[in-house]
Amino acid sequence: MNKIKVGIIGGTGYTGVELLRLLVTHPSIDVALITSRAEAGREVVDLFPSLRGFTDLCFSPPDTELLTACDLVFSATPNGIAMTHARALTAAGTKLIDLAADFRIRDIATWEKWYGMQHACPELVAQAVYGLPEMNRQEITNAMIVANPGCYPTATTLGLLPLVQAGLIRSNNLIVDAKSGVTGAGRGANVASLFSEVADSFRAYGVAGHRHHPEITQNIQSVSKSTVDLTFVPHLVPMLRGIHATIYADLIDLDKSLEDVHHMVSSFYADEAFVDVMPLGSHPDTRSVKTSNMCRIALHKAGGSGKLVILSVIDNLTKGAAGQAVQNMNIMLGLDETLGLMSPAVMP
Ligand SMILES: NC(=O)C1=CN([C@@H]2O[C@H](COP(=O)(O)OP(=O)(O)OC[C@H]3O[C@@H](n4cnc5c(N)ncnc54)[C@H](OP(=O)(O)O)[C@@H]3O)[C@@H](O)[C@H]2O)C=CC1
Ligand SMILES: CC(=O)N[C@@H](CCC(=O)OP(=O)(O)O)C(=O)O
Repeated sequence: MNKIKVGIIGGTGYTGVELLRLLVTHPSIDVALITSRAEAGREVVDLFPSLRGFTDLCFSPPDTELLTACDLVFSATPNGIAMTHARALTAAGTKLIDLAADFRIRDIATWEKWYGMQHACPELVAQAVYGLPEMNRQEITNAMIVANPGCYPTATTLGLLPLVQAGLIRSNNLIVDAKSGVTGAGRGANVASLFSEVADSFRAYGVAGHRHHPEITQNIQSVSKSTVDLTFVPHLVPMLRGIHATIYADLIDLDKSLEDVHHMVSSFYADEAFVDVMPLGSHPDTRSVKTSNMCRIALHKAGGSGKLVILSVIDNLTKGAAGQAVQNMNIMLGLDETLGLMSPAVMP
């Protein structure tokens, strides 16, 4: 069988190497190209010995000619890079999955305000599909450009989606208290990510405004009948991988039992391979999803009140980035959606 040729722009970053880890054992994929400007010419296994025996690729520069020779390209680069390749790729018939945010926000002015730059191809934003399969599976099937969701928006949206869509909770007073491991900040050198800055302590950041706020709001608004008002506070915690979102929401019907809510959410996700609604009383650990593409969700009522508390955990590099990108790739290529993604979390 002819394998599908894929390329990765940004192969030295954490999401780039996570993509490669997942793709080197994927039965239908040949990773034909992996780019780095800083490491061009160097063997991938020289930088990442964990992949010895799985690849003989060297890093290449991100040349348009090399990229357009692929069937599909992942862009695992900082914001503002995928949009500079998008026209050439789509014109050549090459599909694009952007792990950054260039195609996530429908409103160009909102995107430009939060990302602090002018959009290079606003006309392609309208064609791009937001790549949360549990929300947009059908549209992803035919997409040329998929905007892979942010890590916090993935955990939060999966926690809220069935409840908002079914009209069980109020959309105008949602509170998302979320924690991320340090790999969420990328592999680039940065004082705030140093071991001695992060270990044995944790703190909130971006309280006044974080660029994932408009993304989460856009997602929830798309399934809500009323106006969404959401408070989102991210925190950096001293672990490598993982996102834990604790979401507080007001039940519309105060008499609705937790058992009924749990039954509804479990039924909504019953056919989803990568969402696990845990039994009542559960408190999911981030380690229960480490290196896996799973999102684990638990539902609680706080102290018997009308406040529903939703706990949602993912691995930021897998379901929060590279794993979800592979899931989207499988859907776009008409493959089994779970191919290459079915290994369980690493314990401990
Ligand atoms: N880390 C995470 O948990 C998540 C990350 N994301 C998003 O995914 C993207 C990648 O993240 P991450 O892997 O953490 O990032 P890193 O900072 O770890 O890596 C960035 C990669 O992009 C390459 N790169 C940088 N500038 C350019 C450029 N102008 N042209 C081509 N390549 C470039 C770098 O290589 P070189 O400079 O050598 O070319 C490097 O390989 C980001 O947009 C991030 O926001 C999304 C969800 C979760
Ligand atoms: C811990 C940490 O710093 N996390 C990053 C978010 C993760 C990310 O890479 O952002 P995108 O999902 O938008 O691509 C941050 O808060 O900026």
